[in-house]
Amino acid sequence: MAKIILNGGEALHGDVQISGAKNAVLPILCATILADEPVTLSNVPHLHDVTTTISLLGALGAKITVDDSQTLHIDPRSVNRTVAPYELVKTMRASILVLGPLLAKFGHAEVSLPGGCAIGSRPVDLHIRGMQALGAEVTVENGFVKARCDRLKGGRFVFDMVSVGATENVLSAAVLARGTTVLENCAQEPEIVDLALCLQTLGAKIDGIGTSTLTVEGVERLHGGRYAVQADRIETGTFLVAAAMTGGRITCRRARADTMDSVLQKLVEAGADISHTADTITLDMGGRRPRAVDITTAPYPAFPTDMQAQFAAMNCMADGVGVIKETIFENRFMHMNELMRLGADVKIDGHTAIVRGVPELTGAPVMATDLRASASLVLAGLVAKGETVIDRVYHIDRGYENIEEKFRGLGARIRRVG
Ligand SMILES: CC(=O)N[C@H]1[C@@H](OP(=O)(O)OP(=O)(O)OC[C@H]2O[C@@H](n3ccc(=O)[nH]c3=O)[C@H](O)[C@@H]2O)O[C@H](CO)[C@@H](O)[C@@H]1O
Ligand SMILES: C=C(OP(=O)(O)O)C(=O)O
Repeated sequence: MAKIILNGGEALHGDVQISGAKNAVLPILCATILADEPVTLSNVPHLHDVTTTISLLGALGAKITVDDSQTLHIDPRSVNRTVAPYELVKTMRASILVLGPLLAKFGHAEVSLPGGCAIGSRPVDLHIRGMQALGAEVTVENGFVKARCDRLKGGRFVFDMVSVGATENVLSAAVLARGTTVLENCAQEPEIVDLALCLQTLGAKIDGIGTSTLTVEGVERLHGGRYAVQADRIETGTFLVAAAMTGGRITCRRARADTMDSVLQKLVEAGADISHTADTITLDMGGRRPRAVDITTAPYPAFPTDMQAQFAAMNCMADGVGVIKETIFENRFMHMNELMRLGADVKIDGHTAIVRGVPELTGAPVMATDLRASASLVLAGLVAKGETVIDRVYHIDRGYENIEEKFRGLGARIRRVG
C-alpha cells in the first residue's frame, strides 16, 4: 500500500497552483444530469472522488470525455438508469447528490444510503425531507433511499439544521420543479454558490445565491453550457498553513481570498503577513514560529471543519495553547492521536481539544484515517525532526491533486512509495 514519507525541517518558498474545488465539482457533476444538452466543465481537479463520480454518472448512462486533464464533457442525454449502486456510493458519500437531479429529471431515483464515515454518522434525513417537501414519495428500503414523483412541485422548506449536501440536493431538484420553491436556513458555503452559478449558466432561475434563503423558479428544462469550477479554498488553506508552520513564504495562484476570510484571519492571528490579489494569496511568515490560535468550527462564513485538522497540526508546534472546538462532526479528532505519536501535547474533552504547542515534533510512522486527517499529518511531517511515514494515504488522493509534487515544488522533502 502506498505511503508518503517526509523529512521535515525545510521552510516552504515559492508558488503553488491551486486546483478546482472538490466540494464544488462533485455536486456540479451530479447536477449535469438535469441538463438535456452536453455540459463542459473546466478547472476540474484530478481527484479520486472525481473519478468515482465519473464512474457513477457512467453507470447511470452518461457519456463523459476528457479533452485535457482539467476539462470534462458530460453528455447527460444518454442517462437511462436511475439507480446509484452501493458499490459506488459506499466509496464516496457525495454520491447521494444524484438523488435530487435524478428525481427531478426522471421522476424516480434509488440511491444507496451512504452510511457514516470515520468523522461521524452523517445521516441524510434532511435530503429526504427536502425531497418530500417538493412532493416526492420517499422511502428507505433495503439500504436504499427510494424516491418517486410525477413532477416535483415547488414548495417552502426550512432546513432545521444547516447542511451543505442537503442544500445542494434540494436546490438541484427544485430547478426543474413546477412553480416556486423557497428554501430557508440554507448552507451558504462558496461551493453552493458555485453550484447555483453553474445551474444558472444552464438556464436555472435562482435568487438569493450566497444567502441563507434560496428562491427557485422552476423551469421546464436545463440546456447545455460551459462552466469553470472555482478554486479549492480548503486546498489553499492547507498550503497556507504549511507555509506558516515552516516559517516560509508562498504564493497560492488561482486562489480565491474572498471565499476564505475566517481562515485568513486565523493565520494573521497566528502571526502571518497575508496579501492577496483577485486570484493569488501570499503568506509570509518571515521565519517566525506561529502563535497558537483558538478555533471553533461552524457553517460558512465561520471557520470550516475541513480546516480543523490542519490548524490542529499548526497548534501542535505553535507558541502557546490553542483550544479547538469541533461543532459539525462528532468524531473529527482522529488525527489528534496520530499527531501525539509525533510528540504533540493534546487533551481531548468531548468536542474540545486543548493543544499545547511543543518546541519540536519528531518523525514517526503514523496512519491517515480520513482526508483532512491525512493533510494534518503531512503538515506535521513537514516540520517534524527526522522521518515521518504516513500509511493509508489513499484518503489524501480523494481530495488533494498531486500533493507531493506541489509540496516538492515549494522545497519540501516529501515522496510517495509503493
Ligand atoms: C462533498 C462535500 O461537500 N462535503 C462537505 C460537506 O459534507 P456534507 O454535505 O455531508 O455535510 P453537511 O453540511 O450535510 O453536514 C453538517 C452536519 O449536518 C448533519 N446532517 C446532514 C445532513 C442530514 O440530512 N442530516 C444531518 O443531521 C451532519 O451529520 C453534520 O453533523 O459539508 C461538510 C461541512 O462543511 C464538509 O465537512 C464536507 O467536506
Ligand atoms: C469531509 C470531507 O469530504 P466528504 O464530505 O466528501 O467526506 C472533506 O472534504 O473534508
